[in-house]
Amino acid sequence: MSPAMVSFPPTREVRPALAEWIRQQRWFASSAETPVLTRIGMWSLVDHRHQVSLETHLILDESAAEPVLYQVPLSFRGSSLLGGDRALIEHVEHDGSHVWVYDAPHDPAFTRALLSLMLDDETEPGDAFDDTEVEGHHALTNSDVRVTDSHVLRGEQSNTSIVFDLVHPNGKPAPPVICKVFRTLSDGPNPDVVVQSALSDAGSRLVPRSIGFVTGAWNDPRVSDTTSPTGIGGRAAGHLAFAQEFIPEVEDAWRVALRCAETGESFQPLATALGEATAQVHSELARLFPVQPAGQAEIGTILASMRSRAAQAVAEYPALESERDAIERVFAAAAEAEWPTFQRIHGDYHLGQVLGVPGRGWVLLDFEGEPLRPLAERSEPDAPLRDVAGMLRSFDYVAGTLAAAQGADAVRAWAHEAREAFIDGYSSRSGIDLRAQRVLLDAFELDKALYEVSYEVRNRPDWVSIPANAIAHLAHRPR
Ligand SMILES: Nc1ncnc2c1ncn2[C@@H]1O[C@H](COP(=O)(O)OP(=O)(O)O)[C@@H](O)[C@H]1O
Ligand SMILES: O=P(O)(O)O[C@H]1O[C@H](CO)[C@@H](O[C@H]2O[C@H](CO)[C@@H](O)[C@H](O)[C@H]2O)[C@H](O)[C@H]1O
Repeated sequence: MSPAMVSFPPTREVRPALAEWIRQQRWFASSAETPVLTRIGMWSLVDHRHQVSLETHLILDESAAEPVLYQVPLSFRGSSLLGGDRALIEHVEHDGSHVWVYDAPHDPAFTRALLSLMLDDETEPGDAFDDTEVEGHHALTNSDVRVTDSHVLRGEQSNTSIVFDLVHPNGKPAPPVICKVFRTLSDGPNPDVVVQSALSDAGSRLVPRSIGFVTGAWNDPRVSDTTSPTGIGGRAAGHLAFAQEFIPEVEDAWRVALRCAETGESFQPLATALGEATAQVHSELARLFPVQPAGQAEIGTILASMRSRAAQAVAEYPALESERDAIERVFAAAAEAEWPTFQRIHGDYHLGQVLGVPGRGWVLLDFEGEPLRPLAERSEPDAPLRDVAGMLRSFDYVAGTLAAAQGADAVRAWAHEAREAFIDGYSSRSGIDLRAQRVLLDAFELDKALYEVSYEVRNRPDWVSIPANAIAHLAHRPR
């Protein structure tokens, strides 16, 4: 280690300043006043200028019933990072030297090393302390580029995304790249990487091109270990980061839809095209991944999950108690319906997950699935109606957001028009008559609205009335 390299000794404890910082982050899921944090793993990157220690800590929070593992990239510097004040987590004197600790996605030493790990297919073996291994992989793209700048994307996100400006070796600008660092880790492949990369590698223009990804393996107390006497503390493996083509200066469909609803511009043709793009992606996914008939066991699993989400939503938002029976009637009707074939889907589909790209059309993002759903469940074949329902809920969110300013009737009419156009577009491209699947679609819409109640209670309590009003409507809709 050169004299300029600083860090702290590897311990299980999480320093108080870091714990407090973690508690304040958007991606930190627990609402507990005091997180219960333990460091269970750590992987390093090499700063080629040998000045910065780059450590990504794997930190388990046990403050909620289900422990959550967070990925926390940190950079340790012996002098302050120019322009890095807002990313500073801690500045202390340690063993006679000063240490500045930063949220590493804001530190160019980290971002460059992270991209190199992927583009150069590097491997970092696990160390003796906690044996976390990490490996970079590049996708089917030309990787001969150099980073000129990077910045963290701002906004309400579950993960942390870094945008890279790049040049070719001859100095000419190369297309920019966005790398998402997953903030929560679970054992198993992340559908965001697997599904989007499969579509991209098959040549689809309906998703951004995949550039590369990072995989890792770590010891995880949440994973069972059949060889250990206690049965806990097995080995976990999964995706840690995902890099893809960055499509700059475009709006997502949420912004486009909001603007149309506010100004009275028609969203109808765009909603039709969105329905068509959705059907196209579903058809490509059915070709690329296994499909399975909806058997009684699979249907039972989905209905059980819907009922458990309803119970969760009522527990978190007791005003829903009076709707319990009506909600159950919708699920009971779905149990009797005919279910279409299961396949891989988007999983958390809404207007914010789609970019409007001039000359290319709608481009779908973020195939990670719902962040509140266990990872293993998100990789199972599922009903494409779940995505259709997600998008229909999103039109209702546009209406709900604007109701106070525009009047409830006007925005309801806007959402109805968008909904019909989306269904028409989807049905015409897929050949599936969605209107004939009304009973099932109602159940998936209701299920999504119940998920949204939990999501809003935890993240945006001021918005909870949007899904709560929808539940009251969907549960009593004549059918
Ligand atoms: N390939 C991309 N090109 C342009 N913008 C992107 C791209 N990927 C993500 N974004 C932007 O980043 C936001 C968050 O990305 P997303 O994949 O939804 O992350 P998260 O999992 O953190 O929610 C998107 O809403 C979009 O605005
Ligand atoms: O984009 P994420 O994967 O983080 O998804 C989560 O956050 C979304 C909000 O940002 C949330 O979406 C809900 O709010 C949207 C408006 O902000 C609306 O368009 C969606 O229809 C609604 O579900 C999503 O549910 C959550 O998983």
